[in-house]
Parts: sequence; C-alpha cells; structure tokens
Amino acid sequence: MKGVVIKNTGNTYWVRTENGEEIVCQAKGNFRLKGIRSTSPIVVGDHVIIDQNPDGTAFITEIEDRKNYIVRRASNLSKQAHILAANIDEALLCVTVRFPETSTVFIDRFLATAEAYRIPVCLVFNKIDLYDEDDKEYLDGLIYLYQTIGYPCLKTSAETGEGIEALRERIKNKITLLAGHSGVGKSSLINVLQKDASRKIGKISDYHLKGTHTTTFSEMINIDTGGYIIDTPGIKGFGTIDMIPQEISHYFPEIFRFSKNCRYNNCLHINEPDCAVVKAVENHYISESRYRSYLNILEDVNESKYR
Ligand SMILES: Nc1nc2c(ncn2[C@@H]2O[C@H](COP(=O)(O)OP(=O)(O)OP(=O)(O)O)[C@@H](O)[C@H]2O)c(=O)[nH]1
Ligand SMILES: [Zn+2]
Repeated sequence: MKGVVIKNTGNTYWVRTENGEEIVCQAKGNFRLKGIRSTSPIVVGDHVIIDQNPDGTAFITEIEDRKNYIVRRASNLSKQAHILAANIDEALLCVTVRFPETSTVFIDRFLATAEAYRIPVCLVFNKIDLYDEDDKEYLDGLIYLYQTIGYPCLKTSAETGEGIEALRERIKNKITLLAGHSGVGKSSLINVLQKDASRKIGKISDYHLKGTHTTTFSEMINIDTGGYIIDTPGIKGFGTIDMIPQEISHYFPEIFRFSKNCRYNNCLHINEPDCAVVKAVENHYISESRYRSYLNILEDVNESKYR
C-alpha cells in the first residue's frame, strides 16, 4: 500500500494512505537510505510503501526518491544531517513588517536557502490589519521588490480574514512548509485555515506519547479543502552553512542574471574590477537590501570555514 508520512516520533511513523486512512507504522529493522547519513531515515513528506500484517501492525518497506528535502542547520561536529521534511511543493514564508518586524536579511536568507534546496517560496505578509500608512507604503515596496524578482506575494490577516481565501487556494493539494519568525502568526493562520487543527494534533500526540519521552520531529496538518501544512519549530529560518562563496549568487536570481557579465567568472561581486553586479546595484537594477543580504551570507559562509 502506498502512502505519505504525515508524522514521525522516534521510530514510529504515521502514514496516510491513498484512501485517506491513517496507519501507525514502524520502519523495518535496519532501514537505511542510500547515500544519506541521517538521524532519521524516513521523514515527514516521504512517499512510502507499507506492509500491513493481519494483527494490525504495519511496516514501511520502501521509500520513494525525494524531489527535495530540508535539513536542520547541522553542527560541524556532527556528520549526520537532520532531515526535517521531504517533497515540499512550496514554502510559505510568513512575514510581518511590524509586530514583530521581519528584516529583509532574514527574508533573503530564507529565500536563498530555499533556492539551494529547490523549494519554491511564496511570501505571506500577515497582520495587514495592524499597519498604518507608513507600514503599508513600506510593505508595498517590499511586495514590488519580491514580485519583480519572481516570488509570489500574498497579504493576509488571520484576524480579519482578509486574503485567507487566496491563501487557501495557494496551498490547495500541495505539501506546504510554513516558516517565519516567532509571533508572525503561523499558528493563527493554520487555525483559520483548519478549524480543528490544534485539536487533531493534540489527539495524535496524546495517543503515542503516553509515558514516553520521544521528540516530535515534524508533522503535517491536513487541510480539509486540500493540502497539508508542515509546521515545524526547527525551521523558522534554515541555515546557509553548506554553501560555498561562489555559489551564493546562484541563489539570488536577479544577482545571478547580472553576474554572467562580470569580467571574472569567479567574481564574488565585492570589489573586483568590471563587476556587473556592483554596477547593477549602483544603477538600481539590483536592490541595495538584496545586495546587503548577499554580502551578509557571504560573510557568514566565509566565517564558518574557520570555525
Ligand atoms: N492583529 C493581528 N494579530 C495577529 C494576526 N495573526 C496573528 N496575530 C496575533 O499575533 C500573536 C502571535 O501569533 P501566533 O499565531 O502565535 O504566531 P506564530 O508565528 O505561530 O508564533 P510561534 O508559535 O512563536 O512561532 C497572537 O497574539 C495572534 O493573535 C493578524 O493577522 N492580525
Ligand atoms: Zn561580479
């Protein structure tokens, strides 16, 4: 039987089968994925094949190739990657320009990392009911910037319901990763999209966690109108540690386009002669905030080499 892993704690996996049933499974014996050293061989979002025994127990026997996956920022000491989720159709980065303010550096780091993971991103600007005229002007500037680069943007209010139908359409029949700073309204948006979401989560956890001390890695919330949302504490902003300096510009689509005209093909776009990127920033074809974020990641990657 085929299914998708919707929750995982320890060696226990909740699999939703094609006919909508939820089955609790174990991974079979020494289940290991080829080529990846990971703390958990099977993760939320994995497409798996399960075998169910007459006594009701079920085992995952096969896992299909992943189209993408995200890894928790691993410490340099550990060679094992902690994979948080796989097969993500789109990430929603929930952003507020106030209460709390999300910095453009944070947004751009997230976008660059998502590019590296090959996960499309839609920006969701929440709490629009709270913004004054200045905030709105700033917000419209941000939306113009990111839409021009190619990132879709939505404006929402979990409080008034504005923009929620567009959001619902956006996530329909997809596996969506919800990310963003603490307090921007991720849980509130989930609760508006799926009325009984928190109750459902509670029920599953209570059933399994009785008397045990396992950690919930990730789980998906089923949206009745179609789709799943992955809401995982560890992925508020994911790390960029594994990038090499020359690669970073590949993850800024508009910077990458200009970089092809730099004199040196290993140009880092700092102060090299005839750098087409620096020139494009000066001429306002590339936004200064995006360029600052690029330099910020570059600095971080350079530092991490010496740690
Ligand atoms: N006015 C207004 N308040 C909102 C909106 N969305 C969320 N809030 C409020 O913002 C606060 C934080 O919302 P949460 O949904 O807990 O934020 P979160 O992103 O899930 O935060 P973490 O769980 O810490 O990551 C709560 O008091 C919400 O009621 C909105 O669109 N408008
Ligand atoms: Zn350059």
